[in-house]
Amino acid sequence: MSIQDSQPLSQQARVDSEVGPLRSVLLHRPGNELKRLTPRNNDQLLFDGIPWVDRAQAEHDAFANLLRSRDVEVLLLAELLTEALADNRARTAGIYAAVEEHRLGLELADVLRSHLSSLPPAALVDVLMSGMTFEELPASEGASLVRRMQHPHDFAVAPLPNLLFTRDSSVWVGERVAITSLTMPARKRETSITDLIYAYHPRFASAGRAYGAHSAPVEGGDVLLLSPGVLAIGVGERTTPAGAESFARSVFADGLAHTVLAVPIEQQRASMHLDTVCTMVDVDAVVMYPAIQDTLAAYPLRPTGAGGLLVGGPMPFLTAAAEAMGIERLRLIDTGLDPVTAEREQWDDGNNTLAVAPGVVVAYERNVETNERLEANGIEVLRISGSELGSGRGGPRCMSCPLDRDKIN
Ligand SMILES: NC(=[NH2+])NCCC[C@H](N)C(=O)O
Repeated sequence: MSIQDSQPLSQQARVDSEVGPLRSVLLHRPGNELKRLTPRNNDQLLFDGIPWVDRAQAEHDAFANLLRSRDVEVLLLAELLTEALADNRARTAGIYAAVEEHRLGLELADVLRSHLSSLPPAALVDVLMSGMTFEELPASEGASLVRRMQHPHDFAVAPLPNLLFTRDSSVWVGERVAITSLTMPARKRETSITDLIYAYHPRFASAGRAYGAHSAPVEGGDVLLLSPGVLAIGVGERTTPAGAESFARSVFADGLAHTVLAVPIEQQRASMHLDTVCTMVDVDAVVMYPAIQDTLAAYPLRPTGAGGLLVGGPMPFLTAAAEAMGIERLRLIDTGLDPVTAEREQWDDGNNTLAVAPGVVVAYERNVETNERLEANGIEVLRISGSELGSGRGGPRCMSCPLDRDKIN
């Protein structure tokens, strides 16, 4: 898709629920950045295995095509980034974020900056996403101890394999987009990319910002738009209490929400984000990891009107959510799985579904039992394969950032 074809989205972009019919979504087709993963760096780069890249791309293409077949417009991160880099200010910002002087030393930082400045947009995009090793750096005359001593295969610019999980680095609330603040060192630079897309791609020229320049950690996988005006924010390994609080203050100040539920989740990899244990599958229904059903709690936050914050709870999550949403009950689709199957399917993102409409969700096919229980409860499940995609520990919800959803009645 070219810039000319694209509609000025920001006029109608709006995401105020998890389940309203999905109209437009941001995905990232995994590329060369996955080829950087080795058994020595995969832990640090937050992958649990070494994906077979061609197969991961095929799986991702099938995911994107499934969404297109449901009338969802799919925008791809690399294409948006390439187009955004037509603006020189975007190039400067992207290069500035990628070249870390403390990693490279003065001489190499200078060499790399001028090399990157000379690249055409597509080549620059490749470096920004898949990084560069010391041996790939351009030759130079100047003296550099770093070049002499650093291992040639070390990264001069670190790759960003987790760009695949577009959910985490930005999130739309109503008509505004929030650039999040990522916790893990391996992911921090991702937001420099989403930031420059939303700042410089013509499509988003008039998109308003939420969360501004706050830096307390908040990741999109923790943010659930339960219904218009009601957000749940997981607080655990990624989003901190301070992050949830400042996000809440920001959406209250902008009039984007009246209640934010801060939801404690265990600080461990298996439940790194709220969306790894709970996602919405219908306007009034969630699927949830059985092991936490009885204990998931919430601290309801509300604005005082005078710019202050009221902190309530803790109380049971389902009760707090129903109350804030103004419904009698938030249905929990009980997958009723035995603890071992439940744990296996949770690990494989069985609870990480992406709703394309109320009661219609995309899910990994491998989570056979969770999917069957969803169907038994009247949810339509659109299955995708994710044997390779899943090695990064993320499912359909993590791999998608909705840009536009229809309102729900
Ligand atoms: N919203 C999500 N659950 N995202 C999953 C992100 C997975 C990624 N490998 C990470 O560890 O950060």
